[in-house]
Amino acid sequence: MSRIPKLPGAKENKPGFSNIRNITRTIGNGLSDVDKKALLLNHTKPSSTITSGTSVAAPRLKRAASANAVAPPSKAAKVERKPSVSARIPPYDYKARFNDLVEKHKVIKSELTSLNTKYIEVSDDYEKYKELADNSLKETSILKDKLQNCLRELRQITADHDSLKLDNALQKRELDDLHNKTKILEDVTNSLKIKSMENDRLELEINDLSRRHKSLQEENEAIRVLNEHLKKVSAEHEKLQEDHKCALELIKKTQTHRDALQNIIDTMYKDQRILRNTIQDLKGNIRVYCRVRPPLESETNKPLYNLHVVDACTIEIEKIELLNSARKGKSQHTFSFDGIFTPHSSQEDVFAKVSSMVQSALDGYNVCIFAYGQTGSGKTYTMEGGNGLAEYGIIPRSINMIFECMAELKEMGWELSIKASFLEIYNEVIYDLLDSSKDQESHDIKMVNSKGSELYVSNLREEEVKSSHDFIRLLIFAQRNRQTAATLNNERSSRSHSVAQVKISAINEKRKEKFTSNLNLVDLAGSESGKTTQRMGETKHINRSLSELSKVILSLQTNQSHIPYRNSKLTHLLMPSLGGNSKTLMLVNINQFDDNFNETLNSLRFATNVNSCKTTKAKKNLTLFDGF
Ligand SMILES: Nc1ncnc2c1ncn2[C@@H]1O[C@H](COP(=O)(O)OP(=O)(O)OP(=O)(O)O)[C@@H](O)[C@H]1O
Repeated sequence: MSRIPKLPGAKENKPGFSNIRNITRTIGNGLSDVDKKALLLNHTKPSSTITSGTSVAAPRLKRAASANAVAPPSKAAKVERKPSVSARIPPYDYKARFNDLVEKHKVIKSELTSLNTKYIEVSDDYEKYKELADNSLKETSILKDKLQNCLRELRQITADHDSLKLDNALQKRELDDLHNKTKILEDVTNSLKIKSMENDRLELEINDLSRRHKSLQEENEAIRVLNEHLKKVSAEHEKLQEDHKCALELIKKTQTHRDALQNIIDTMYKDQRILRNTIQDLKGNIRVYCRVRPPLESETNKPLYNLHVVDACTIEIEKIELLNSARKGKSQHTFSFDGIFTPHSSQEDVFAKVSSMVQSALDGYNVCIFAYGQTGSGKTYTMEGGNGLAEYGIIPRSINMIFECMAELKEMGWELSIKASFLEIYNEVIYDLLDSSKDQESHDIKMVNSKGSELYVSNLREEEVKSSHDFIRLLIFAQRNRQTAATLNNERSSRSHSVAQVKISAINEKRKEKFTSNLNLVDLAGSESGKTTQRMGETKHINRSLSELSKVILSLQTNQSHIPYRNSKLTHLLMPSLGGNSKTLMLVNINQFDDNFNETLNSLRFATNVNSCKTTKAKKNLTLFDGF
C-alpha cells in the first residue's frame, strides 16, 4: 500500500476519506458492532442524510471516475442508482435491509478493489509518463541549448563567410593585378632573353673575328716568311732550271747509252740462251744423274753392299756372294751417268745441277725431270723434299727459281704467267690431286691441236699461281690428297706415278715474241717387283709403264719413225717432254742396302739405257707474232 500515491488534495484528516477507509477495512474483515450500528444509523436516516453521507464519499468516486475516464460505469454508480430497489424493502425489515446493505457493501468492496488495481496501474503509468515528461523536458532543454549554440555558430559562420567573401573579392582583385604584372614581367623577360642571346651571338662573332684576326696576323707573318723563302727558292729554282737543262741533256745521252746497253743485254741474253742450250745439246737432251741415299738412323745396322764412287760420273757397286750360295764370288758392276750424288750430297747440290733444266723451261723448252728407283730409294725426298727450306726438293726449288727469274725477265720486257696442276697415275688411271672429291670425273689425255705437239688432260684442275707461296700451298694440298688416297689404298703412293705440271706462258710485247713451255716434275712409282696378289696387279701396271718409258726412250735413241708414246698413260702424258722438242732429266735413286742389291742393279741398268739415248736437237717453242 505504501507504493500507492496519494491523490492530490486527499488529506488523511478528512473525515469522509478516513471513514471510507475504515469502512473498507471493516468490510474486508467483517463488520464490527459499532460499524454495524453506524451503518444501521446511516441507513435509517432520511434519504437526505444518506445523500449527505454519500456526498462525503462522492469526491473519491469522482476521482476514481476521472482516473478511469474510459472505464465502463462502475458498480458504485449502479449502487447509487439502486435506492429504488431498497426502497422496495420495507423499512422494518432490517434483516432484508441489512442483507441488502451487505450486498451493496460487497459490490462496493469489489468496485473498490478494482479501483485500487486501476489506481495502481494508473499510478505506475503516471510515474512512467512523469519520468518520460521529465526526460523530455531535460532533452528539450538540452536541445534548446544546442539550438541556441548552433544559432550562435551559424551567426558567427555567416559573419565569417561574409568577411571571407569580402577578403576573397579583394584577393581576386589583387591576383588579377598580379597576373597583369606577371604578364608584363614575362614580356620583359622574353625580350631580355632575346637580347641576351643576341648578345651571346655577338660575343661569339667577336671571338671568332678576333681568332680570325689572330690567324690572319699569323698567316700574314707566315706569308712574309714565305715570301722571303720564295725569293730564296726562286733564286735556287733558276739555278736548278739551269741544272735541269744540263741534266736533261745528260739523260738524253744516257738514254741513248741505255738503249744501246739494253740492246747489248738482249743480244747477250739471246747469246747466253743459245750458249746454254748449245751446252745442253752437247750434254745431251736426255741427262741421267744417280743419287745414293744415306741410311737413316733406324737403318744403321742393315748390311750394305760395296759402293765406290770412281769419279764425278761413275760408280762401282759390288756384292760379295757367300761361298755356299748359288752365285758364289764377286758381283761387281760399273755405271756411268752425267753425274753422281753421293749420300753426302745436299738438296742444294742436286738442284745446282738440275737448275739448268728449269732455266731451259724459262727459255721456252719443254722439260721433264723424273725420279726413278725402287720404293724407299729417296725419289719423293729428291723431288718434293723434307721439312724446312734446306730440305726443299727439286719441285719447290724449281718454282722458287722461276719466280726469281720472273723479276729479271720482266725488266727485259717479258710478262710470265704460271699455271700448275697435280695428277697421279695409279693402275693406268689418272687422278686429279687438286680434286679432293671421292668420285672424280674420268681424265683422258687429249690433243690441243691436230699437230699433236700439245696435249692436255680432260677435267684436270689447272690453278694460276702468282707466287711460290701459292704453288707450295697447292703442292701441300696435292700431297695430302695423295696421302689420303694412299691410306685408303694401302701404300698407293709408292705404287703410283705422281706428276706436277708447271705451264709457263711468256710474252714480250716489245720484241713481239711469246712462248709456252711445260715443266713436268715426275715422282715415278717404285720399280721393284710386287709380292702379294694385289701388289702383283700394281706391279704389272708399273712395270708396263716403266718398260713403255724405256721403249719410248729407246725408239727416240734409234730415231724410229714410230715412237710408242700411247702405249701407257705415263709416256702418253710425257710425250711433249720426251720428244725431240724437249729436255729430259732422270734421277735414278738407289740405296746401299745389301738386300736391295738386285733392285739397285735393275734401276742402274734402266738408267744406263735412258742415258745412252740421244734425242735430236731440241727446238724452242718460240713464235713471232704481229700483235695482240
Ligand atoms: N738424300 C737423303 N737424305 C736423307 N734422307 C733421305 C734421303 N733420301 C731419302 N731419304 C729418306 O728416306 C726415306 C725414304 O725416302 P722416300 O720416301 O723419298 O723414298 P721413295 O723412293 O719416294 O719411296 P716411295 O716409292 O715409297 O715413295 C724417307 O724417310 C726420306 O726422308
